Amino acid sequence: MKLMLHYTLKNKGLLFFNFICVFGFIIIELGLPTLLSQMIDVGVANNDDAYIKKIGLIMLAVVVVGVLMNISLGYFMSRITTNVTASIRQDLFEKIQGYSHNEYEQLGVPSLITRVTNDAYQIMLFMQNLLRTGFMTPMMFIASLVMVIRTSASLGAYVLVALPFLLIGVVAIARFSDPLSRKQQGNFDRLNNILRENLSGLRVIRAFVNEDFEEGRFGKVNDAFEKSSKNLFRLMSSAQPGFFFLFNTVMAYIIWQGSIQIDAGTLEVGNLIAFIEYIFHALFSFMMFSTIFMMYPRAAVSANRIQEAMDTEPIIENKENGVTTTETNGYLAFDDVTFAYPGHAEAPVIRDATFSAKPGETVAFIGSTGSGKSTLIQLIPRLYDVSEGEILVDGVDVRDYDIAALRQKIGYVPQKAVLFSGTLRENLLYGNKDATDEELYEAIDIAQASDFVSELADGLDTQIAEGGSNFSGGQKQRLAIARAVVRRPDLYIFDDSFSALDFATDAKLRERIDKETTNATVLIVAQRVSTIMGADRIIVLNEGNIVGIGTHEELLKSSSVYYDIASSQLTKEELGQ
Ligand SMILES: Nc1ncnc2c1ncn2[C@@H]1O[C@H](COP(=O)(O)OP(=O)(O)OP(=O)(O)O)[C@@H](O)[C@H]1O
Repeated sequence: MKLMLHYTLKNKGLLFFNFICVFGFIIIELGLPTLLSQMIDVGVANNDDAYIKKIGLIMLAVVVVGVLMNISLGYFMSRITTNVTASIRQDLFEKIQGYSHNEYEQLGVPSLITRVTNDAYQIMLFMQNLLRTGFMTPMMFIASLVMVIRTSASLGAYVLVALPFLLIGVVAIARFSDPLSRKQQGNFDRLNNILRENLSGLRVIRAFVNEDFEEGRFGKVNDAFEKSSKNLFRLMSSAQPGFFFLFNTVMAYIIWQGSIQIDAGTLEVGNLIAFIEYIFHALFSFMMFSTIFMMYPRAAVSANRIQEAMDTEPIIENKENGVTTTETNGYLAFDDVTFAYPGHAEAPVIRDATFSAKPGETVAFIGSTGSGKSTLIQLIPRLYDVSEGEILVDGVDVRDYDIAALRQKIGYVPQKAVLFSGTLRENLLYGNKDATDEELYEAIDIAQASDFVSELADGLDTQIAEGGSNFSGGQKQRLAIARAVVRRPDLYIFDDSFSALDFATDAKLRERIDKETTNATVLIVAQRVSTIMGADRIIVLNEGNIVGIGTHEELLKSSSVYYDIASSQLTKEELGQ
């Protein structure tokens, strides 16, 4: 509720007009029966045609104003609800942008998607109901009740008898629907998770003919979602007939009692008609107000989930007034760095890593899978923070930098090349938004991507499909490398970025990068010894420990781990034996 209130109060002007429309609408709705009763008890009873005509015209004007009020109410209400949900979505999106990897893993990507989309939508539905029904019904109820008592206190007493039953029903439904709503949203998250995994892994699923298994997996979660939704809807829909039964019973009883009073001459016909209208408004308002309570638990669950995501603080914090400029560019030093993933403090993935690199140098990392290579280089742009020790970039601890300034120094090409939907130009400009087309083409050339880019009919304006699916794995890798080159960073980080390239392209690419990066530091993670043989320094990792540092030739002699890797990939001549 705090969340909804916070965002709703940002629309104070619209709220005021919303309130005015509600108020006007109530006066009109309750004014009409009063006019009708006047028409019958004065005009019809005295056969006064002129009076009947006059009241009729007034009623017509009141109806027109009522329609206008209703239309305006719809307008203000939808403006507020769309403003509120758009702001929630935008703020949540911005918050998520600031998350470090840890928070994405903690909350889960599918759950975050559901929070930004479906949870925000649930809030919109609730707000629509709240701003119309929630504002209108309490006022309408009280005003109708006053009119009821004023018109006939004895008949009004029957309404008061029915109210506690209605109240008990509303409270019971609110209580039962809360856990059901929670369950439904949780199942919706799981459904999203499976769907996302399935769609992104469609090729693998087909290649392994695993469609049936996937359908079963999806079916199970879908059934659970269906069951929880069914229970919730069943509860909601069973409430309505119950309310209507009570409603109609009270009405029938009042008409019966009213008829007796008319017969006895203690009540006029017009008054009974107006009375029935007031009762209708009072009970109907109460019933409609109960929908707020029914919808609230669902919206509250969604609001809590959004609030939780808003309150989640990234473990990587940007230092206030962090360093933005340095005297040198491209110097890197790891000083006794130990790192364990959050929540796994007992099992460090990197232990006591110490090494350095300077501009003009290429430093490579090799080791078996899972030895910690990707983890180690992710510590440099602060995707994670070290557990112990420090990482210095140009003599400054990475934690003392303004994060944007630190990352601006780095051209990071991740293991899995990521392209975004949009044009090729837009993708490359991620590296440097001010780069000219000439600079983009030069980066493409360095990344050995000219051959296929030159064949694209639309050149830099070529549309890239979602996830870059209209490019091959090797083409995507080269475009991701071109994007890093566009930045002309001080520090290049290639995380196994050449793995999808053939040997010849790999060699040409490294040769060009060597030439173009004489003033920059290049870090290369690779599985292929041939990719890193020429590096100035190779760092060998084994289960998170640095077990060898040296050139290819030195390591062949000094590191058995390196020798084993090299001898499994190179011929005897290449090994110099
Ligand atoms: N987000 C994470 N949370 C917990 N543990 C992780 C996480 N990411 C990686 N690990 C663990 O850290 C260790 C090192 O993984 P890392 O990806 O750094 O290895 P790598 O040497 O780059 O492997 P590869 O060559 O296969 O890419 C592995 O044991 C892995 O299971």
